[in-house]
Amino acid sequence: MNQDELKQAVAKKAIDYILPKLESDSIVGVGTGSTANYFIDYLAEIKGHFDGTVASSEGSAERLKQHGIPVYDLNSVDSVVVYVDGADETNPQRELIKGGGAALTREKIVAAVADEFVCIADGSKWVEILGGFPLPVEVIPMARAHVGRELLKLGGNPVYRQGVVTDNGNEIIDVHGLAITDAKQMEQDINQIVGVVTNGLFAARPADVLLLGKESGVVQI
Ligand SMILES: O=C(CO)[C@H](O)[C@H](O)COP(=O)(O)O
Repeated sequence: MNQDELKQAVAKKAIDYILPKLESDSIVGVGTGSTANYFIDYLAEIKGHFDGTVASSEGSAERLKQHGIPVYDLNSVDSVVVYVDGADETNPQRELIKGGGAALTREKIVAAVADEFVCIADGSKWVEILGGFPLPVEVIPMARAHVGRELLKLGGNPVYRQGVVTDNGNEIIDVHGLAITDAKQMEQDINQIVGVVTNGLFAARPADVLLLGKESGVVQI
């Protein structure tokens, strides 16, 4: 199986995983990226089994609406039964790096609200130590240079993601060269920098379940 087929396999497995948890009034949280897009397409096939969704990006909201799946404002829902999203890296503790698609802040918000966070990832995302994938940090535009200097002090090499504006109107700095042995501490340290909206480490709130796509099949971790 190639990487794309592994993404499809984990997306399909996520449907099998969430289906027994859904009720007619359930709200499903939906992530962003190519793996999440496959999940959206499969979600369309079980449309009658839940009420609607909240989306972690304008792009995902658009795709959901194209399938005729209702998309609600997060402020208008009382609860989110499950959030399903991809990742750029995951370690064995299900701590993640996310934000390759620049949607990290909304992803973190929906994950925080959800009763359960199911991460779907192909095997290439599995690492022992996070940081091989540059860590995305969403910043308020006027603070970009300041945040960059502070990230240098933390040992990273910050690179401005040119031409990208997040759904929140902010910018992204990708931090290269971090070997993240204490993800919770690093997540906290970066979020303390004035001008940072949030960073792509999901360690304070890791995934509850990881569906990892391997050649031998999808494993649940
Ligand atoms: O965090 C994300 C978007 O901000 C995505 O989940 C992450 O980039 C993985 O993307 P893909 O499923 O395309 O490999």
